Amino acid sequence: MKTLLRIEDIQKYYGSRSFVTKALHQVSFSVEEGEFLGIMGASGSGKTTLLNCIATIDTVTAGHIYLEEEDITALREEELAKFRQKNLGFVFQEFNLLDTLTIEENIGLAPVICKEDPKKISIRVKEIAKRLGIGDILTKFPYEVSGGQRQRCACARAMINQPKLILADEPTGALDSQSARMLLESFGALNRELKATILMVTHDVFSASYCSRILFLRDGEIFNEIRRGTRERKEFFQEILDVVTLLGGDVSNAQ
Ligand SMILES: Nc1ncnc2c1ncn2[C@@H]1O[C@H](COP(=O)(O)OP(=O)(O)OP(=O)(O)O)[C@@H](O)[C@H]1O
Repeated sequence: MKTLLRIEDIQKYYGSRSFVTKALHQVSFSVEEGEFLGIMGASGSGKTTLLNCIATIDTVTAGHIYLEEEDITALREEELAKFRQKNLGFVFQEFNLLDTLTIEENIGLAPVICKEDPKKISIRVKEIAKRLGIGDILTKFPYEVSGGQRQRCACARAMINQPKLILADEPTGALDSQSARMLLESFGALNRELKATILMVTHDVFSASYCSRILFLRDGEIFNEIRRGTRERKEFFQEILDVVTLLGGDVSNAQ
């Protein structure tokens, strides 16, 4: 397997000399192409900071982050938007859909902005929407569909340009358990069938049990790492729950 993302000894400090918060301290790991990696840890352990540094939304204090061979910590301000557009897809807890556009227009927004062929965009939108089970709501507006459908729309929008890496921050946080399950199954399918590489931050043991590997952060450092391997999801769930309990809880854990 090919390494897609390499995090080398990154540190992230906030504040000034008199009051410094060490949000990340000497964090190193790699993500292989096609992996579905979960990041877990208690509140304040550095999960969002880590995701934001990979997303180039925030900058590291020291260390390097490589996507393939490109050092993204060395990108200049004016190169960042293009880099994100070409390489990354985002799914956040809030769906961030535009209410004045239909579901179809929301999913196809990025390629439309890039002036790609509308016919090709339409085919791609329909294909990805069908895969995510939202093919029949494309003409509706975000306020006319459920939270789960909105989140799958956000997921389709993140996938439309076939990004190298999908970054998801608590994507199931605002969903009921049935919608969360459907979203996670969609993520799993995108991961298996389209070989999408996904990095997901979550508090939720159930969500994490869909991942192929979990990294646990504690006080800005990697504390543990576990892999699902060939095990059933429920068995993996139990192991994640054990580590989370060791870390001191702070999770929801419906099975
Ligand atoms: N902009 C900022 N300025 C100062 N400190 C910050 C800032 N952002 C985060 N921190 C601090 O960095 C540490 C890590 O925060 P981070 O948001 O990454 O944690 P988290 O694991 O994502 O937490 P949660 O699960 O509650 O979202 C915390 O101590 C937090 O208070």
